[in-house]
Amino acid sequence: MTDTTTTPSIQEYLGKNVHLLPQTRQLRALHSIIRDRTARREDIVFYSRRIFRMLLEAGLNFLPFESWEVETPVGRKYDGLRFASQLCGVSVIRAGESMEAELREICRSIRIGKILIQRDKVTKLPRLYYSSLPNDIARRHVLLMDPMLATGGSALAAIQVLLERGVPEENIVFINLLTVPEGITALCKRHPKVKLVTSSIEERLNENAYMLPGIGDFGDRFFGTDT
Ligand SMILES: O=P(O)(O)OC[C@H]1O[C@H](OP(=O)(O)OP(=O)(O)O)[C@H](O)[C@@H]1O
Ligand SMILES: O=c1cc[nH]c(=O)[nH]1
Ligand SMILES: [Mg+2]
Repeated sequence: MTDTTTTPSIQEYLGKNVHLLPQTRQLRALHSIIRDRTARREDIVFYSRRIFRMLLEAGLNFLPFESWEVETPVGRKYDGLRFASQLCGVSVIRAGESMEAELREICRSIRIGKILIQRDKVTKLPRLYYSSLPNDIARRHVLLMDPMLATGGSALAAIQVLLERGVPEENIVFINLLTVPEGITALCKRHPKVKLVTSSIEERLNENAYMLPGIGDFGDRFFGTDT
């Protein structure tokens, strides 16, 4: 977790474009498990999924609500709210798919679109290979899912696909596990109406465009393709 007071460019986005989960001791303990290079894959999966649930619940808070009054069992009115928009999830294949199970746990019968983008291992540039999205996605709010936001290249490419399908920028909530100032700046400068929900802002990228202290290659570690 970077000292955000020393990166003024990030400061301006915090609490507006960027929603950082409360940095609780429990969250730090979960991060300690999944970042540990000796962690077993079953632990990486189990504890990452606990953080995904926290991120998704926080992300739902950025969707529209409308007043909805109900009557309680003791005959009193409760001045409540209910979701006021159609929703879909969109995972950035491969690592984004790691969030789909929790999304289905929280939002029953949700539609999930897919965008396959691969970050070139050498140039680190994103390559768009494929997308499969609900036909009416332009009418939906989108929970875009990718656990890693590093240079921002993949996220910008994925958002471009959504914009070209008519999704308003302000309807996109990006659900993310780990990011860095570089990724936040790239995202928020180009798409200031997109909301980013993340669990940690790392210090910076290394020369190989991996985050520091980071988590390594999340997709490989979560899906077990690192050996
Ligand atoms: O912000 P960026 O610099 O684009 O890096 C972030 C992207 O890099 C990884 O994808 P990658 O294609 O490397 O592998 P994956 O199959 O594990 O998703 C990760 O899953 C993000 O999608
Ligand atoms: O640190 C990083 C950066 C990009 N992708 C990852 O999986 N990890
Ligand atoms: Mg990826």
